Amino acid sequence: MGVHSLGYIRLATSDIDAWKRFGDEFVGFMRVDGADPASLYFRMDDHPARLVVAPADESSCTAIGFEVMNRRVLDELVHAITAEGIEVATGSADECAERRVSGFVRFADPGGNPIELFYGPILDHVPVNTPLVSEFVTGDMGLGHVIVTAEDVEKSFDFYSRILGFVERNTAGPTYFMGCNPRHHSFGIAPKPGPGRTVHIMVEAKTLDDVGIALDRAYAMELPMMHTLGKHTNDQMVSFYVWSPDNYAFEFGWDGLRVTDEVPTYAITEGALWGHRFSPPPQ
Ligand SMILES: Cc1ccc(O)c(O)c1CC[C@@H]1C(=O)CC[C@]2(C)C(=O)CC[C@@H]12
Ligand SMILES: [Fe+2]
Repeated sequence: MGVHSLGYIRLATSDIDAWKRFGDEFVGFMRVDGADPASLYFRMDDHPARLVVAPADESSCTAIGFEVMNRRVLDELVHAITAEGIEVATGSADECAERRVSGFVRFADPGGNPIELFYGPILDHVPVNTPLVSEFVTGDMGLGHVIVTAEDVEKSFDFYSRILGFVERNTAGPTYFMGCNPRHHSFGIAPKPGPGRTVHIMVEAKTLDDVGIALDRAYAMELPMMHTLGKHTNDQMVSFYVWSPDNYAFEFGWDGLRVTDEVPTYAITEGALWGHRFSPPPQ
């Protein structure tokens, strides 16, 4: 048994004020207090903060956290990852407390991306309150999706599919889109030279109006657009992407495909059915 869902993302940033504004006023997360008073903790649902942003000298993604079913599955995966020659470290009690999880481990994937596997999120029963967004679509499908880079995509894909249990949903040239639950893709790997890094993070809202109103907020805040409103060919999601403060793209979408019975993989030759016109990052 493999990964259940994308659980959380942890970022370090040299511009914590910009992330505060981005999370509060654009995305519409619910900001809550956490163990570190200097960090930003953003809730989307009853899980502990699904996005945590910590101040740092240099910006980076410090963890992509995948949830697994329970302690036993975590132990099995640690065994399998270690057998691949990858070093796995166990999170300390303090680190578990800060993440509000029952247990986690960390390692670098074959492309060099920082991955954590956790089980037992400690739920927050204070109802989530996101006045800017009717609801984020999470639950069994996790926080959304994340796309990372790897120098050797085939090697990373082999690791994610054979060891972590991801299912290949489709390819776009050399890029793999993979699922671990009904969400069409929770994870993707694109080839890029250099150490693995995060390319974009996607959150899904419940209604098309949520996307349209978020687009209005992006324009009002003069956020740099990466892809205009469009619809994907693979998961049929209607979305747009803005450049976040640290130039990860942030995709805000609606109505992504659910895969309830596995279907054969396929190759796409365009990313979008319509829209998604690209602009490079500012500077
Ligand atoms: C093509 C596509 C389908 C579904 C998605 O959710 C989705 O984000 C994409 C685009 C993925 C991705 C990107 O945004 C930046 C440029 C990328 C990394 C590529 O070079 C291939 C895939 C592209
Ligand atoms: Fe995406």
